[in-house]
Amino acid sequence: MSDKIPVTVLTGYLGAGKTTLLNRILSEEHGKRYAVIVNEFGEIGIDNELVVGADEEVFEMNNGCICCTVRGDLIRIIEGLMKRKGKFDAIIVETTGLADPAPVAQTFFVDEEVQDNARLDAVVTVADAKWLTERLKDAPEAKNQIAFADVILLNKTDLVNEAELEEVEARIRGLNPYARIIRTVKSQVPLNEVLDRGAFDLDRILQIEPAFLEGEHHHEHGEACGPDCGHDHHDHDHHGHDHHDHGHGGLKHYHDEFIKSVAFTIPGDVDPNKFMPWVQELAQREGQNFLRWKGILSFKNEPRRFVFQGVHMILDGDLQREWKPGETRQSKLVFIGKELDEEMLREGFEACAA
Ligand SMILES: Nc1nc2c(ncn2[C@@H]2O[C@H](COP(=O)(O)OP(=O)(O)OP(=O)(O)O)[C@@H](O)[C@H]2O)c(=O)[nH]1
Repeated sequence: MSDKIPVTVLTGYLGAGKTTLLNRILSEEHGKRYAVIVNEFGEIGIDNELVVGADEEVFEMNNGCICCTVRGDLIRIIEGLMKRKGKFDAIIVETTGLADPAPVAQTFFVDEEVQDNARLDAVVTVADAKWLTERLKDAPEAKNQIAFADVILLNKTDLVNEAELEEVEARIRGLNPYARIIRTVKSQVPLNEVLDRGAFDLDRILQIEPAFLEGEHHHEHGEACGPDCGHDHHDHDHHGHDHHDHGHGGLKHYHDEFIKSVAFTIPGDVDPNKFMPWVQELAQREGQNFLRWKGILSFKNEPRRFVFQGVHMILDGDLQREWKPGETRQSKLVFIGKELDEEMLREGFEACAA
């Protein structure tokens, strides 16, 4: 057991603060080496570029739905990592905000080679104190992420008052009385609270989901699967999901057919004097529909990359590292949400070109 590599599964709904936590883990002085596996929703990869200082150790699982690629990509990446044993001390898997953590956790119990070499240390869920209550009503993934957690960071406590915090905490407790809840701002937590916990409790999970160890993973949905998943793909331009449940023991796995992602790239610079007013106006007008929007932008005459972040109408952004020599300066923007008007967004973004 002791020489098995601990794996932390980091989950939480779109924009909750997973990458913020991951960056905290990777930048803190702890003398440990982590291998990071990220799973993205959307065709233009941005998430792995937002992870700091971990260039060679970030492995990307593309194409959305982790529950379909779980048998392929995740196992392949972990097996590859096992061949480099000794080079790192632990593995962190950051799932997309729309992933259900069950099949990810399952991988560590049903694949023999993975099971021999790695152990699931804990499922850590980051929850957005401001939006979680809403998402528990309309996003079943959010519910499963809470139900499966061993540790829950109740993040963004700066955006709500004490009464709201108690309300959201009570809702979390209603779904999961066992997890440790830690209130945080900017995912700031002592790392020993989230890493090397030995917290994953198989017995508890078997109570929620009796079929957990059976390895079968039947489900239906229309899109966002890995290349080898064999599902019907009817809408290749977007990553939307059908709203069906996956037969999977006690907990059901849903995907929301209305959520899709669109992404745009401008091959060059953007003018911040056009971009900033545009996103502010867009946030006011359409923010309700944008679960998550983010981008990496090349501003004219600016040597550093501007990283833009949005969760509904809350916007954030800062200049981060410099563009590297030889790196293509371009501007990318991704929207994940409902009722996205792709043409309007494309035209609006393209009008921001410098
Ligand atoms: N006000 C406030 N903002 C926060 C806090 N934590 C994170 N944020 C901001 O919320 C936005 C989303 O944070 P991320 O860490 O990228 O969230 P994520 O869960 O990785 O998002 P996805 O990968 O898109 O699902 C960023 O703009 C963060 O700066 C917090 O405690 N308070």
